[in-house]
Amino acid sequence: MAQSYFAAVQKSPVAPDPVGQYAPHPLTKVAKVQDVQEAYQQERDRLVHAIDDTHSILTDLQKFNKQSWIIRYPHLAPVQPLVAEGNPSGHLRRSLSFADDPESFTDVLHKKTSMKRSLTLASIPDPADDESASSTEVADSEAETLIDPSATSDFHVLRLDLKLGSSSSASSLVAQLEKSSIASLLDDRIRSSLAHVSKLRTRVLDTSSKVLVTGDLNAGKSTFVNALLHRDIMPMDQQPCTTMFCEVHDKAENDGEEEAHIVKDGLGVTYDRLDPSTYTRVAIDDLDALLADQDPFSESQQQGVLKLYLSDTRRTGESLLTNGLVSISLIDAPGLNRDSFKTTSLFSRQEEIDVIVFVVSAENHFTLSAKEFLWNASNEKAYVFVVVNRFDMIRDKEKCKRIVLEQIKQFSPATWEDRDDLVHFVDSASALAHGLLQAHQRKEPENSNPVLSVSDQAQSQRAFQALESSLRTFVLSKRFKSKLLPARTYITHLLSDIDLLAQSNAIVAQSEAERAGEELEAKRPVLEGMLKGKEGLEDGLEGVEETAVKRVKQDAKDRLESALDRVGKGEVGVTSKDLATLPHSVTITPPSLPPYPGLFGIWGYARDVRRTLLASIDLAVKIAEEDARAATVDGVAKVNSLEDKYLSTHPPSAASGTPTGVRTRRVFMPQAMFVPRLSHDKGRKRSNRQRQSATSMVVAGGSQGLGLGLLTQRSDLMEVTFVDILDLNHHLMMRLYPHRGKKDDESDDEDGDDDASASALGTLGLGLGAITMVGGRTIGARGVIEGVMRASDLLFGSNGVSGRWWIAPLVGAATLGFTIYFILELPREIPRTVGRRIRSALNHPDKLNATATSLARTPLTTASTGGSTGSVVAGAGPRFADIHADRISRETRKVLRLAAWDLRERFRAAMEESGRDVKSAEEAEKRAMDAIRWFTQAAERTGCVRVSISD
Ligand SMILES: Nc1nc2c(ncn2[C@@H]2O[C@H](COP(=O)(O)OP(=O)(O)OP(=O)(O)O)[C@@H](O)[C@H]2O)c(=O)[nH]1
Repeated sequence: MAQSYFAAVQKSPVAPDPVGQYAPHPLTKVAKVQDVQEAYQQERDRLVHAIDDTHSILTDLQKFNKQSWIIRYPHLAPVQPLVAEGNPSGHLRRSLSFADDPESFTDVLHKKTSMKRSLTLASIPDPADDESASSTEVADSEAETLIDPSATSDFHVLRLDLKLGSSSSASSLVAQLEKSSIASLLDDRIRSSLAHVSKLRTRVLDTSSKVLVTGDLNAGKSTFVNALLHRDIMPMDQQPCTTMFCEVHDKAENDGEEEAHIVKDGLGVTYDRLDPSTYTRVAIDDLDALLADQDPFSESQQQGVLKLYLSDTRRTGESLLTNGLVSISLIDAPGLNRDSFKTTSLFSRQEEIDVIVFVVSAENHFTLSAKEFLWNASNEKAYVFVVVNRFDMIRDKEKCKRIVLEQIKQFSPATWEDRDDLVHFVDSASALAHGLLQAHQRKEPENSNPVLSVSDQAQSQRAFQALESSLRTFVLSKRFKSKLLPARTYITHLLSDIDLLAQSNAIVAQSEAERAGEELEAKRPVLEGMLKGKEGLEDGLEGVEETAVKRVKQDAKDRLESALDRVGKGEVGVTSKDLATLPHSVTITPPSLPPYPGLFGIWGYARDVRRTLLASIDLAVKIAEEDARAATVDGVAKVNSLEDKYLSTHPPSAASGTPTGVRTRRVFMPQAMFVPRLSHDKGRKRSNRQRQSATSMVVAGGSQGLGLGLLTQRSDLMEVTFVDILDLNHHLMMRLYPHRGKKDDESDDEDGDDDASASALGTLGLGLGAITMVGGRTIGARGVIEGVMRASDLLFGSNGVSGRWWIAPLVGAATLGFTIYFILELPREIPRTVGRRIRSALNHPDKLNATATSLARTPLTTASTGGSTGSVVAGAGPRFADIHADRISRETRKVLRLAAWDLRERFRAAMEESGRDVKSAEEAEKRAMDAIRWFTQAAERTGCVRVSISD
């Protein structure tokens, strides 16, 4: 609005001048000045608000870029001409890519107006085809031609010189730039832009305006300046007198003091009002004298600049120097003919000069140097304010006016276009005279114009007032053009850039939100499934362990008990059926009892039988271990199947959702089971070798590896005694108490803890005297005799002498009978006896107690050292089968527990990872949603600001 107003101000038709020599009625002009001032003020305030808002949006953008979202730098590829054709809505299909990923393109519809930019994905229906959408766009239908198909970048201010997509080498260079480095480049750009926005604000709010008054020598410049000031301050003379550049400022700029400062310029000193060493201070009253002393033709004095700080006698609203909106500094320059070079250079050097007022004498028109100056000035600044002075001296005013305007038309057409406002025919002397007090007029009566009548004077005054108004308007208009307009253009461009960043990043955020949403859709069920499956997995793992351990324990117990039963009956502990359960890789000959060597080899026979039976038990232990191994393999397979169920393929529909990065499962080596372990530090170093040797032994079927050495290597069990050959106690028991024979199998307590059996042993022991020596070995005859004696005491009492007479024949007969039986039954009886004794030894809780402890600790290695039966610990202990069943099942439990722990750990890690995945996807989604909101708001904010400063 303001801009158009300013344009209107400059172009407005002027009311016809009834006299034909002066500008329109000053009241019209005054009213116009007020309007212009108001409009200027409005425009300035609007712009300041827009600058503040833009600064705030840009600061937010910078913060958002740093803290929340790495802003991507977009590139819109040039429009494809064919697509762009026939698109009345102004939407153009363009290809959007980003600096950090120049190879990926997205088709977007782009529309840009001065107030708004819209960027939508091309996949979204084209607003041009959508009735409602096109109707909402009508407001912005002034589709701007800013979308230049040939433009290489849509950025104006925040442009990064990345040479996007311009050449293959440049794009490959850009491809190496990471998102973050581009964001940091953008951050630098934003920072410098923020600094510039702040500078713009200061510039827009800056009220100072410099008006350079120049013109031909003696044209009346000083008189004109004095007339503007309503003060007789500049020296005026018919001869050239102005030798210095006199800058007139309001005294407010000098702390309210009226003063003159002669600047020591040209000596490498820059004027600083606060530094008195840069100027010479002169009192205003002494100014006349000082200037009078100046030699107008002295070169050195022409170098000077005089700064005048004056008070304007008029009210603030009327003052030219300060009126609240602008504070004007008037610069009275020496005449052109004198120093045209310096004036020109001052004009071109001093950017801060907003307006040039060129004073020309109506009597002389334009001199050559004046034309030259105006030509240059109008080229650079377009408009020059021309004051045709001394108009009162012209008789044929119309003619003069025509000639002057004709000249202006030639060297400054722009000025001629706005001649009503920019070219003024005045009489400065009379204006000054009118402005000065009556006393001043009396003091200098020669300055009053004798030719003018009272009405002429009034007209002259009005013309000068009109000039003043025009000058003020012109100053504002120039300020608008020099300060407000560039600031507005910059802000508009900046907002457009922010808009582009916001809209393109909103598109990125949208696609990231969708991606995060898809990821969540895939990953949430994985996590939920795992959370739900956790208990199932726990139960499953416990079930697998318990079932397997229970089964292994029971199987081992059954197998070993049945082996012991067979051994107890004098048979080998394992059958060929049992051996069939061994893996194919293990080939073992089924053990068989040695052949009977005859009566004289019975001792060796008993030893061989004992070894064979013990070895068969060891083999049974090995088979039990093999069973357990197979059951453990089965258990581990079940654990693995639980993994498949709860971890690897869950949920089946989202196989890709299986968490990655979870460590791989441990490999179970069944052959490592039941291998003796060494102590920790040694074991670690040697475990591989140990395992290998154990494995090779198993494969070779060696007795060591198969565990056959366990019992057979125990010296206590391998020791053959006479009882192995003739177990009198057992036989007597069987005959005296046949019912105990069966019970014996169950209780294994035949070693005589019964009074009756002890008595029988004592009785039968009497016949053993003759066979105390068999195979050259003492078999404890002394112990037997002592037993017999004790037994007889028990049977008959120590005093029962009367009953002893019949003992001798009875014992003789019994001994004979037993001897015959002994010889005939030995081949069958020895295995039974030995087996029975072995079973008894292994199952006797008291005797095995010590062994049990050692077995439990190191099942295979204790064999060589062997627990002595002498170290019997009192109290009941577990049986052989129980000990091994415990040991074997414990090994199974260990393996399964480890496998379960391993699975649990992996499940936990997978769940944690899945949780992390879900969390990060949730965060990504939230971040993207926040970004969408933020960018949408930012685009709305920029839209509002752009509307606020648009025409
Ligand atoms: N009649 C008439 N005389 C004027 C007018 N303006 C200035 N004069 C006289 O013209 C003479 C020169 O005026 P100055 O103001 O000194 O001119 P100048 O352009 O400042 O002179 P230099 O700075 O020396 O170039 C003075 O005697 C003024 O009184 C005017 O409008 N009408």
